[in-house]
Amino acid sequence: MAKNITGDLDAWRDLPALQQPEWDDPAEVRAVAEELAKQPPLVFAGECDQLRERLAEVARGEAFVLQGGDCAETFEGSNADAVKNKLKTLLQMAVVLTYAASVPVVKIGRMAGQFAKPRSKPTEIRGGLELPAYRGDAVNGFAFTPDERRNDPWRLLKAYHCSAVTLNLCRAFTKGGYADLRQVHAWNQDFVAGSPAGRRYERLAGEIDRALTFMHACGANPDEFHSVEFYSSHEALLLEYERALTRIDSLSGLPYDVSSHLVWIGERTRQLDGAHVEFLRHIRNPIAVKLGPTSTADDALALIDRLDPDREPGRLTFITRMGASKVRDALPPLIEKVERSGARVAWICDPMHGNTFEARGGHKTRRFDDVLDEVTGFFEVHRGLGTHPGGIHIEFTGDDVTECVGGGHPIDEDDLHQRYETACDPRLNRGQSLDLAFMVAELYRKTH
Ligand SMILES: O=C[C@H](O)[C@H](O)COP(=O)(O)O
Ligand SMILES: C=C(OP(=O)(O)O)C(=O)O
Repeated sequence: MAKNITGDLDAWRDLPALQQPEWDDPAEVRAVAEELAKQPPLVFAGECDQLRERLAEVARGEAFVLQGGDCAETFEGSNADAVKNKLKTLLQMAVVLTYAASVPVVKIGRMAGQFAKPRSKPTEIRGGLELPAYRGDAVNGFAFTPDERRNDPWRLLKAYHCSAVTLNLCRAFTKGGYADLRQVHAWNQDFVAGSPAGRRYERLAGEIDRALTFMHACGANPDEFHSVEFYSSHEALLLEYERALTRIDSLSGLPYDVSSHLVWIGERTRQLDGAHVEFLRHIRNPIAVKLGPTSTADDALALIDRLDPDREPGRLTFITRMGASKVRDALPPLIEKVERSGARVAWICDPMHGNTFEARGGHKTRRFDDVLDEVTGFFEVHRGLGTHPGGIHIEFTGDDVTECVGGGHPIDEDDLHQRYETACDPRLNRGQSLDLAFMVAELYRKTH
């Protein structure tokens, strides 16, 4: 096993690396990397191995992934309330999926490391002033001033510390009793009255309560519901950062990127001969690659050869983001050819990134109906081919923002300005996320 994990962890340095920030002073970047290399790991090899096993269950059709969080985490957002709200929403969605679809759910936050963004354009122009694009808090600031938009490598260190804070909160919430299944009502308390999704959730929570009481009466140990497994993930975009946080595990002697349990390669950086694929092929973490509508089946097969030469279930996940109008045509040839090759990847649907458009008022947004349509198409394609729809990857927040239009408590294009708080792409708010979870659970039930 793991014959891919050999070779030079620095070979990527000789290859084209897209979407890397231009830093003013290479010596300063080296100093930051040295500092990062001295920091303790954020995650442990054994945890990454455990996630790989869970993803192998997904690849075998035995479990479902729920992966989500902010488009771009911010340093300011690394606080207890914001993290708790996100986690609470993720837990509620997971409960809906587990109970209503009767499937084990692998919970992966797009959290504790998602501080860097690839951008379509290197600069942004406002009122005649041109400044570097915002590339995530790990690189520069969001405010549109020359000072804030300057790329500052010391932000990488701050990204590490904010990841540590966030992950610490996630570990405390998921292991310390807050995620106890007997708290299903408590997660919903501030939400139940004002929202249709909250009321629907409350009914389901009542059923879970009765089921738990029944199981308790039958002699089941209630402590089994005390904590949940939670994993972190982010796009491995900034290679200096990921390299500095890659360590050799003392037990296996293999390199693990200890910045997150799972890291993924984005749609813009998945070139076969590029630096990102080269770097990630040498780490032992479970990894994922985003595949957009221009991906061919041969691209997918070549990525499998490069990143998962052992064909090890759980090693490689494809996150497809085709767009609602394309998914039904673009996805089948990929899945067919990959399945025919004998590879066992997990397939996850990202219904966000192929469905972005600019609203009347200039806000970047997504329609809830398009998001749902892409997920529906993803399930239809898998049902048609007899393969497993392995999960969803979404951008959401636990707050009641107005960034995506539609949903059960509808938001109109003219409402977007009310609470448009994202640092990059529009996220589903809490009600829209729960609505989606109920609908995905229904789709799952129909497929199985
Ligand atoms: O997820 C993020 C965005 O899709 C990506 O960063 C590109 O955004 P942009 O087109 O606004 O640059
Ligand atoms: C940029 C992203 O997506 P993609 O690589 O699919 O465009 C993202 O998930 O943040």
